Amino acid sequence: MRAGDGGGRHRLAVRRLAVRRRLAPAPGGRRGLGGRNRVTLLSILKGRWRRVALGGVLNLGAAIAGISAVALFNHALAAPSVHLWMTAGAGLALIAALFGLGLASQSLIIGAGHDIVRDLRLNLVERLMATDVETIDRIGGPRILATLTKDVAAISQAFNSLPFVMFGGSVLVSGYGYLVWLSPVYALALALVTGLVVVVARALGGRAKRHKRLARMADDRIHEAFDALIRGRNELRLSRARRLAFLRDGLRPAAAEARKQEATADLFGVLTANLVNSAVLLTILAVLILKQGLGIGTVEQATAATTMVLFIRAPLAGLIGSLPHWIAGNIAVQTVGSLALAEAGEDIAPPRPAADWSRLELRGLSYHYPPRGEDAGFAFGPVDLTVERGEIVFIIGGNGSGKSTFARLVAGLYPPQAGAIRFADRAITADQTAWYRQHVAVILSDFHLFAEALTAEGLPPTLAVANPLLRLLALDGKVALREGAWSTTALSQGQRKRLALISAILEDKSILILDEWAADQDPEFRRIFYTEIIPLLKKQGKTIIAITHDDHYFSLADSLYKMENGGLIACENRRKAPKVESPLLS
Ligand SMILES: Nc1ncnc2c1ncn2[C@@H]1O[C@H](COP(=O)(O)OP(=O)(O)OP(=O)(O)O)[C@@H](O)[C@H]1O
Repeated sequence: MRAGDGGGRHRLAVRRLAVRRRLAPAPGGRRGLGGRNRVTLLSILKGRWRRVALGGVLNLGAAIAGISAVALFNHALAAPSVHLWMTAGAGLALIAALFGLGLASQSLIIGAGHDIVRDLRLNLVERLMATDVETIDRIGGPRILATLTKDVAAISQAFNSLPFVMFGGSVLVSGYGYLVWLSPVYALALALVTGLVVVVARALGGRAKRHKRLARMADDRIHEAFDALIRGRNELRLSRARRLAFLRDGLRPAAAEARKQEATADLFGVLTANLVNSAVLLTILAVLILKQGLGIGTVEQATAATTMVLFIRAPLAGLIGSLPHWIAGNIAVQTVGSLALAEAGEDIAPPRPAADWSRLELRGLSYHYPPRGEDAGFAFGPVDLTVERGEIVFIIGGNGSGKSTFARLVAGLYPPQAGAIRFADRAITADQTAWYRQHVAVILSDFHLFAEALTAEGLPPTLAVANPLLRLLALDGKVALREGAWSTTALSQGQRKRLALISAILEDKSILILDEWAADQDPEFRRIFYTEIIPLLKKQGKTIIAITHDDHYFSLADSLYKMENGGLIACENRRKAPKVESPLLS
């Protein structure tokens, strides 16, 4: 029965929710990304610092070999008395070192990058599986899919560009070293031009980042449209007006926005790349002015500096060309962080103890959906309910009265914002929910049918167990168990629900929650369900909480409750139970 002052407790629940929101960590705070514990591509790299550091050292070796080769050739050209064959031998050795060390370092760094992306993919999936259903529902499928595809691809691309970034950096550093040795004044000229390029590139990079972020937001809208495209395929096929509206109001504006923002961001990237090309020539011009105008340095030094700057150009362009990938990768990392998923590694199932419980109690259970615009959000509860072990409870109620919300709360899928579940004489606190869920099977209206059949132990069931269930649910001849998986899940909605019920029974949990399970069954099978299957499950000791509209069978329930505007009211079950005479029960 609904507890006393529902309005007062409800207000309390809403206040608690508001406080919880204020205290909630900023996106990415405790759970990883953004905020103070900002995770960037570089901080991810730190996790593999040994390999990356070794790659960096080899890279620097390759760069030094390259610069040394250029210096050697410069020197040989300026001093014809040098022994040609010795110079050629040393030059070949340096080229071989450039090639070998470059290859070794790049394969190390590329390997580390791919490992990171593989781990990131698995980690994301593990985190999604560890995250509350409530959070997943709030984020929504399209945003999650966008992260699993777009963000992971962006991070992957950023790490793929890492060898270019590192080689560019190494060549730049060793090039400076050579120029400082050759002529500190020329090195200063290069440093000034590089400094200018860095300042301008940073400013352009900041602008590019802003536009990349806006483009990423448009990507979420595009994925929402993709989701509607697949889910609404029937409606779209049947209505030209809907197709036109879908393109006009949904996909086209989002695609146009993404195109605009991406193009602007890329423009800044191209600007930066061109700036580098011009800066290289600018440095050579500076060397020319220093030599011819101010008489600083010799012709050999000026020529060597020019050759060096030209040698640096290509790796530097590679480095600058990687900047857009690096920016997009960092935005992707931050987007993943903003989802505030739970940390992975908490999915260690506590062993399911012997099911020695006698009572399931709900005490003041309350939940409030977040307000959206004008809608204050639906308030469920506070609800009190006691269910004895083996009891059959029917819940009735109008559309939108809160029945499915009730099912999600009792199943432990949504955390109550006030009140608690008591089960097996203990209050189910947040850290006990995983244990509690091991006792509950639920079939909701948006259930998913996995092809793999699993028993309570997580093993494939034997045919001796599966076949009688297929017969009981009248699926024999339609579905078979083959190598631990159902031969097909391409079934009618009613048949899919029957197979989902078999899967739930195989899990052998003591509480079974069914959300309008019988609604898709034909009248004959509905009769079988209420008069044979439910009594059979009760005989096996299952507790059944069924949401139903089948008033013809209400009398089969041990207790009947009505959900009304988020509250639960006990109903008198006056009807005489139809006699159950099932051969299954004998
Ligand atoms: N994901 C959600 N976000 C916000 N509000 C929601 C969400 N799901 C349901 N609601 C709100 O909660 C109310 C109760 O929904 P619920 O699905 O529990 O009703 P129900 O009794 O199962 O309805 P039906 O018989 O139509 O399935 C609805 O009126 C709806 O406004």
